Amino acid sequence: MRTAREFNFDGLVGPSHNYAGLSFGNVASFSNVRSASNPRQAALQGLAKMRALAARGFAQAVMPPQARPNFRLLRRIGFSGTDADVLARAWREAPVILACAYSAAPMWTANAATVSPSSDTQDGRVHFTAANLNNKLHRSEEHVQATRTLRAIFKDSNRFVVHDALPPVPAFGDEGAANHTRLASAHGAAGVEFFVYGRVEFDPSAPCPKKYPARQTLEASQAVARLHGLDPARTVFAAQNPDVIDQGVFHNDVIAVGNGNVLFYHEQAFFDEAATLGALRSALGNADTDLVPVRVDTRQVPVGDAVASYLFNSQLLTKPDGRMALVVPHECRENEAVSRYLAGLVEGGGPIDELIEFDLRQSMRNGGGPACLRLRVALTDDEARDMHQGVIMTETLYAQLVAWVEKYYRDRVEPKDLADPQLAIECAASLEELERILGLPGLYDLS
Ligand SMILES: NCCC[C@H](NC(=O)CCC(=O)O)C(=O)O
Repeated sequence: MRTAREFNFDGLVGPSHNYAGLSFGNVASFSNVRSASNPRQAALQGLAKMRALAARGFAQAVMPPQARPNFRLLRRIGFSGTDADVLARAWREAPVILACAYSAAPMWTANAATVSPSSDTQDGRVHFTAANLNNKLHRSEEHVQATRTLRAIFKDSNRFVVHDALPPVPAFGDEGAANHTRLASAHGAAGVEFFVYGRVEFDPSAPCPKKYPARQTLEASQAVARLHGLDPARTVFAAQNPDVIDQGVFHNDVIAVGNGNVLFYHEQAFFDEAATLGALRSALGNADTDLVPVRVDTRQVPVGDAVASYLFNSQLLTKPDGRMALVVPHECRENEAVSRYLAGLVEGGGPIDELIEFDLRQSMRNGGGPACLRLRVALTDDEARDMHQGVIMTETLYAQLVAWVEKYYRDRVEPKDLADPQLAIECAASLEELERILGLPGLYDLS
């Protein structure tokens, strides 16, 4: 077995972060619609998490934001003239679409792509498939820049391959790593890739939610597994419980998280818990390890509390001593049932013996917790050396990015501010400088 480390690529929150209520099925997004956001604070909260985890010795990198507003989208649907004309008319005639074009949702990099480390793939390269995110207009074009960004960071084609997003149709709804977990004895060992889907396009009898959309299909998960050359003996597909989707669990990472051979999950997470665990156990047998389930039952934490606190949208990180830390948002402490549960968890003698807590309120108010904000990429030392180094979080980069945020970001954005052409100018100027800071000239198509 080769040694590998898990890099967490956190999304740097972009300067247009706002609350537009664009995600039907995501309770937080809907409840905070049209409230004022603070992009500066949002970005600083995310950077503080990256810095703290890097300082603890975890491998940490940053994924740059995307260019906003998305003029390509606005022009394609008939808004024309100068940029200012486009914005003014979109604001008058289609303010919600303007908000889509301004969305800073690429901050949630768990949705940027699905990643398979080289120890799982047939050709021994690290595979990425950008997620098409086609369930929501405001996210449906993220894959264009996500592909470009991943190809800029993971350029060496002997080691890395970045696949284009799947066809952007409902049959292939793909939400990336938010519905994908990898279980293995160690980051560098052959592992089990675990895909959780919300619906099956071509099987009307398969479970599916009634109220809210299921964003991920089985067909999409299978396509990604094929593209990545995964071993079927170490790949598991499981249906999410449609009832929890209807309670606001729009991605599986709102109700389960895995790391190493530990699966931390709510008893209601899966359509068939016993069958899912059975499939994982036998696949893990093919990867020479045992499953360690950490199961939370409804009496301890009702699904509503899990959704409100984002208990499972936590990062589960292996520490140098082999024990695990759970990275949770402040909301977990504020929720009585969850904080009681967590106190027992770390005292309980199980694999998780530490909590690391962050204030991520700006992102949380749009339904994005610690796990949504990061894309996991397990890399061998050679692979880590061959990726672009300018995105690795260091004290120096942290200081540069904080200064950059303070220079360009507003501390308040309300819906009406999206009509201000100056905001678009500020966003573009900030990205020009960011390309220089990260050493990625040409990262954006700013023409
Ligand atoms: N993984 C967390 C994703 C959260 C994201 N929220 C949003 O897009 C809300 C945007 C808004 O409502 O302004 C989503 O639902 O896909």
